[in-house]
Amino acid sequence: MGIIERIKEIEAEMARTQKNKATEYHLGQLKAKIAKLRTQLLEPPKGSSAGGDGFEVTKFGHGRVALIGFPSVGKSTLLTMLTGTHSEAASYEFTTLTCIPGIIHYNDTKIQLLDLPGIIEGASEGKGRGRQVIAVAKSSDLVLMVLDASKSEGHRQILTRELESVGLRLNKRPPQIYFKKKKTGGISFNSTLPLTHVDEKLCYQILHEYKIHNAEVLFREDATVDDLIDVIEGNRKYIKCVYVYNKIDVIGIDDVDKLARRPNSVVISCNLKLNLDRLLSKMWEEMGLVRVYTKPQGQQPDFSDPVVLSADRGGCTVEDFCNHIHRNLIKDVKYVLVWGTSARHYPQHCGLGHVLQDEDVVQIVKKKEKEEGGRGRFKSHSTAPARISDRQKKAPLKT
Ligand SMILES: Nc1nc2c(ncn2[C@@H]2O[C@H](COP(=O)(O)OP(=O)(O)OP(=O)(O)O)[C@@H](O)[C@H]2O)c(=O)[nH]1
Ligand SMILES: [K+]
Ligand SMILES: [Mg+2]
Repeated sequence: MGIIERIKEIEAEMARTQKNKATEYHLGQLKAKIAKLRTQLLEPPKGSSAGGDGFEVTKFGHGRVALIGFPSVGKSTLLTMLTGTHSEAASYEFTTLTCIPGIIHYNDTKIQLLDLPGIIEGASEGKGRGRQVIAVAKSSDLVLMVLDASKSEGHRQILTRELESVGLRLNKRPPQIYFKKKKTGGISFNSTLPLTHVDEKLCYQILHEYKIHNAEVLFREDATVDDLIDVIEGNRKYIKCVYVYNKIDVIGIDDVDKLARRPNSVVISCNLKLNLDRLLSKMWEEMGLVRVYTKPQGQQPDFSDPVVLSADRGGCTVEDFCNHIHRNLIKDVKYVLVWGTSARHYPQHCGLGHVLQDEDVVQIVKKKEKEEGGRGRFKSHSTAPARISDRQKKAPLKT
């Protein structure tokens, strides 16, 4: 029997089993069995070279965004509108057969946008090009789930399920469960709060299913069995997702209003060029990019050429900033001067651990160099506005 058939069989057994206290342990075990099989499903078949006929596209720019959706929802039309790169669009399904990259220029940053073939229910099990598409989604920093506003709301759930079954978690943070395998000592199970979904026995059973007999488990939130399995599997990918309802030109205003109020959702029309600005600003917000401008001593910063950092990827500390400029820079840095929202006064003397924020300005003071402006001299500037706005960018910064 193939892996997919075995998953189907266990799913059928779960559907047959009544949910109550007595069956709770058994159901938990079945969930773990399915999770293990799904992980097997993701491993490339023996003998095949990793990747192979995937849609590998070289990463480019400061972040990667993938367009995921059913066929003919308007993904290619959207790519063409936002990036200027032409991607064939047509009224028939599966017009796009591969991965087509474009670049969005926004806020002085470059964001790679990927158009992909449409996926269908069963994609995670290999239907259509689902597996390759999902692999690209996993390599992205943000997923734009493109939906046809005139079609069933069920599409959003089906797609979410497809992505979940291959280990993608949309708009979720990792469960607050500490888990560490040990060599000896048995299983230690603890929690910092009362648990309502998982008890010690259930946890033991799940670990047993994974043949783990020595481990430390600490629940820091009232997590579920699924959360515990995610932590044990350890290969989940937590990605932000914006739901993009396209084609609002063909539905009534009341329906548009309802969709627009859904969480993490943006309504657009490619045909009428409606709300594309809002989509871009939402995308930017969700990516959490942090632009930092370098200010050479005695000169104005170049506001058109930021160093771009990210809290989720690589971090936003002064150290991350320095490493971004040059990997050997860090050993020469004495401290830095910071202007912007992360600074308490202007400029603030900061160490390597200081966390920078979007649009901060940084001047690096090296160990041998002598800075122009001393700490005391700038205390009087503490009333300066908390953000380097466009207006301020035009005004000179001292030091
Ligand atoms: N009414 C309306 N039609 C649109 C809109 N955007 C795209 N379309 C149409 O929807 C159809 C499908 O568009 P595509 O861009 O090819 O869709 P896709 O999601 O890339 O499709 P596949 O590559 O086949 O998965 C085309 O006929 C487009 O003209 C829109 O905002 N409103
Ligand atoms: K199409
Ligand atoms: Mg397309």
